Order: sequence, then structure tokens, then C-alpha cells
Amino acid sequence: MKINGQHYRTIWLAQDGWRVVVIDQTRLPFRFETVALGSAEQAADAIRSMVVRGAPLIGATAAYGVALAMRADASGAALEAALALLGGTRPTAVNLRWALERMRRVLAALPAERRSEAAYAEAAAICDEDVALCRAIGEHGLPLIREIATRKPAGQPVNILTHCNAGWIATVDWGTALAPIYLAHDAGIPVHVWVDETRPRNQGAALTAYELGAHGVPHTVITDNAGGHLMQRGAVDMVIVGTDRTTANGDVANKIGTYLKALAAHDNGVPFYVALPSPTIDWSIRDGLAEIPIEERAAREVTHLSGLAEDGEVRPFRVVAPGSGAANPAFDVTPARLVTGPVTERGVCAASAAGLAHLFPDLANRATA
Ligand SMILES: CSC[C@H]1O[C@H](OP(=O)(O)O)[C@H](O)[C@@H]1O
Repeated sequence: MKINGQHYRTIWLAQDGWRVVVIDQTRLPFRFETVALGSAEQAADAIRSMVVRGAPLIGATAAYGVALAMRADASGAALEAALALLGGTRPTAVNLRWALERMRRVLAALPAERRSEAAYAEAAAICDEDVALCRAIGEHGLPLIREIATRKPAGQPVNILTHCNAGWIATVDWGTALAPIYLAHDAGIPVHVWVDETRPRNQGAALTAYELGAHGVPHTVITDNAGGHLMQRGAVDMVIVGTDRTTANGDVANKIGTYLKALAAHDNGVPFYVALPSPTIDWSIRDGLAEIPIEERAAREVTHLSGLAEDGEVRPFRVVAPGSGAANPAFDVTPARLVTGPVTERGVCAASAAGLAHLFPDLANRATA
């Protein structure tokens, strides 16, 4: 996407042709800073610390992390060590496992001397495919917004609520949940986005608001607890969120708080869509609550907030009573029954095993083969 007229992806090769440059998302929205990753260890640290975040971008960064490892040592042992290191960074987003398994499939079969070049090529392919997948999600989600617009009074915007950040910053480009919104805005359909701040890391207030503002999309940041109130008063026409792992039958793991939005949407008859690129589908599981690992992050992410201090510096502030503990589950699971429809790169379907298998027979069959 564009920032100040310049087009960016979220990950690219440095001019030296081998280090991997990423945007440091922990510094946004107040500082636009990049980091050049030079090793698998640095890539793992970037994922673990959320310098890079978002399921598709985590997968892409891990793929390049393997390429960095192969450039240094292309032995079989080094490959397995890199896969284990990167695979242990964050447990919920299945794109990480998907990308690493794909890198293993390509590289394990090659002689060591060909692995580095092949790894960079495969990581680049994963990135290019992600851009295409996300753009296609935008195309398939656009009619959903357009249809609501036809039922609104002339000039009245379609009010869309989103949670966390599933924009271009969470992917290689375009985003997932925000892709249909960008396309609707660019097509001249009046849209307005209610942006959940998304405690504790404030991906909504810091990243989604930053993205939408840069693209000129009207939006309002709200507290996480305001969404149900707005839905009760008819101020939300649809909800669209991202996902970090969706089961074969449509159960959705996404940022903590998503489930509560789905409950409020269900109670108020508001359509609840999940933007779902196929690498985020875990075909091996069907019970999200029982089988999706939920990341527990540090209590400090709850007890402290990072923000712009009066002196213009970005620093953390304590917002919880000293001595109080904090729990920090980073995701929750929304059962398929609360999901109106996954919006995938192949279309919108029912949130069910049949719905997903109908759109992806090639992937569903491979999983059960
Ligand atoms: C397009 S994936 C975005 C997805 O990732 C976020 O999690 P995190 O910020 O912890 O990486 C959140 O669940 C978003 O919906």
C-alpha cells in the first residue's frame, strides 16, 4: 500500500540482495522505522517480539528466516534447526507452520549447494502469492459492502466494525479484512470503519487507524467494549475481522476479543465475516476450542501501554496498580455457528466443513488423503 505516495510492501530484500527488510510495527504509528534481518535468529526475534505480526506476514518472515539460515549453512542439520527455531516463535497463527512445512518440502529434497537460492525464491513466491490472495479476498468481499450500500440512504456510509489489525501491515500487501474496505473506498462507496483499539497491544488504535488514515478511509477508534453498544443502536452494518487459524469446519481463532464481537453481532443480527486466506486454514483440525493453541503473552503487555510521551519519545507507561498480576491470552476462538461467512480468495462460503471443502476441494482432499 502507499504511504505518503510511496508504495510499500511489508517485507523486501535489502540492496545487498540477501538481508530481509521489515517495518518495525512496534514503533508505528509514531515512527516509521525498518529493520534489516540478517539471520534466522533475528527473524525469529522479530516474530516473537511482534516487530512483524499478522498471520500471513509471520509466515512470510519465517520463510525468509529459513532462507537466511540456508545462506549461512545449508546443511540438513541447519535446515532442521532453523525450522525448529522459527516454528517455536508463536503458536497460534497456522501460516507459520504452513510456510515452514512448504520450505521444508522444497529444500529437503535439494542438494545443500542449491538450498540458499531455492529458499530465497520460495520465500519470494510465498510473498507474491500472499499479495494475490489478499487482493482476491478484497475482490470477493467488495460485493458484500456494495450490497449493504444499496440499502443505505444516499450518501450514508456503510459502517463496518473491525478488530485488531488485519490490514496490509499484517500481510505482505493489501491485508485481509481491510482489503474489501480499501477496494470499496477506492470504488467510491461511502464507508466508515469502527476501529476496535484492541487491547492490550492496541493493534487497532495504532496500526489499523494508521493504515486507514494513510489511505483516507473515514474511521473512528473505539474502546473494545463499545462494539456491542454500537450494534444495539444500529450503528454497525457489518463486522469483518482477520484470523490466525481457522479449522476445517470454520471455527476461527483471532485476536482476543473477537469472540465477544461475534456474540454481540449474533445477538443484534449484524453479519460477521472473517477474511480467510487459504494458508490460514488448518485442515487437520475441526474443534477450534479444543485444538487451537492459544498464545499466552507476557503480563507486561497488559500492565504497560506504549505511547507518545510529552517529550515526543515513544515509551511504555504502567497502567495497572503496582503489585497486581495480569493474564494475557492473545487469541480466542469464535465457533463457526457465529460466523456469517469466510471471505476467501476463492469466494464467500458457509462457515462449515462443506462450505470450505466446496471452495477448496483440492486442499480439503489433500488433508484427508
Ligand atoms: C491477517 S492476520 C491478522 C491477525 O493477526 C493478529 O494477531 P497478532 O497481531 O497477534 O499477530 C490478529 O489476530 C489479526 O486478526
